[in-house]
Amino acid sequence: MNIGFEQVTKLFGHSVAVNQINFTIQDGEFFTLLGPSGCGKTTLLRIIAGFYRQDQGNLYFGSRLMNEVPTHQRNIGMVFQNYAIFPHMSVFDNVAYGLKARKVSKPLIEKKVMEALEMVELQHLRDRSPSEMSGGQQQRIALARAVVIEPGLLLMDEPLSNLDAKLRIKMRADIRALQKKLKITTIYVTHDQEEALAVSDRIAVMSAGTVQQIGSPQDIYLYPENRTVAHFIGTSNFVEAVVNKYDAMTGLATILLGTITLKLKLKRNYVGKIWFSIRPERLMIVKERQHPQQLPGVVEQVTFLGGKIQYGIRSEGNQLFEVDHQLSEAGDLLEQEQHVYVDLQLDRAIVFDGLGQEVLYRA
Ligand SMILES: Nc1ncnc2c1ncn2[C@@H]1O[C@H](COP(=O)(O)OP(=O)(O)OP(=O)(O)O)[C@@H](O)[C@H]1O
Repeated sequence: MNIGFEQVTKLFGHSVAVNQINFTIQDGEFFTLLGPSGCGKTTLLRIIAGFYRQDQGNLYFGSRLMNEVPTHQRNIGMVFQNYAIFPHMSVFDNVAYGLKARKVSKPLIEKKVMEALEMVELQHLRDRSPSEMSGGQQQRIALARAVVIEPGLLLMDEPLSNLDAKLRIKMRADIRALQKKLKITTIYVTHDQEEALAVSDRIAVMSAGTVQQIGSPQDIYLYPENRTVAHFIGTSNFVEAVVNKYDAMTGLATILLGTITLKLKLKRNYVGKIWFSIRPERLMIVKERQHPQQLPGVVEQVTFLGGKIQYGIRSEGNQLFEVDHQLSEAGDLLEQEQHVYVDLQLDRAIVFDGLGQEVLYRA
């Protein structure tokens, strides 16, 4: 079932929580709303669930207009951050709850609940009390309870945020596998970009109540459409520079970056401030200067992160560059205070306009 938003706006008093949202989630898709705290993710999810009514615009499930349809008629399974399972009921009864409410026959309840518990690998704990179980297990109960009613849509709001890091990674893989198996349209809310990249078919990156970009994880990571997205997804170094001349014949811009001058072909005629966005794994550090476009700097931070080493390099122009080296390519470890050169590899960067709203160059 497709889920469609048409100019959806929700206000709380005078503040706009979500602003003129327009997009469609495809049938069977794992779709994630990603963005910083307060950007409107939960508000959008609550509008889909029917907990909030939007002030303007329309919500569709398939071709059906849902604006006036109450929550209990929307056929939605939900999993939230705080489990929301009933501590006084057994695991089985927790999962059976929605089926009992729908007056499903006893033998069918037994069959469906056991199938759902098998999916989350809890069948052997059916008679346990959830209060004796771990956070991960409790979240599995919540998941089984959400899917057992065979909902047309599954909504999840930060379902893993109460779990420890290792369990989060395992659970997110399990959730993804279950969703693929059931082919159920799923809308997932998180502020954790790595989690979003790992589980989603598509991601909507939100900021201040608006959708900044919608795309596959690869699209969002490799081709951010504006500075806000580039800033929020992964880590990027943003380096300020100025285009002081644009040659309309060749499309080549003359760019001043600190003490460096370089030429790049921009997408359009542009003069003024720009931003280079460069991923830490794209930067190189060299000990000897090989060409004039390598910025002198000093190693300010060295952080060992297992598979990679993260360096903070303070450049001559007093900018801090984050540079990642995989351990295999690291060669000699650099030391704090060491003098080095940062090779900006600018031809592999993205250039945004001064407002960060338009891509002027992309390799
Ligand atoms: N019930 C409410 N009353 C008033 N303002 C609200 C209410 N719920 C949300 N807001 C405001 O609307 C905006 C969007 O909030 P929302 O909870 O949707 O954001 P979010 O992206 O889900 O954030 P978080 O990750 O912190 O939950 C915020 O500015 C928030 O303060």
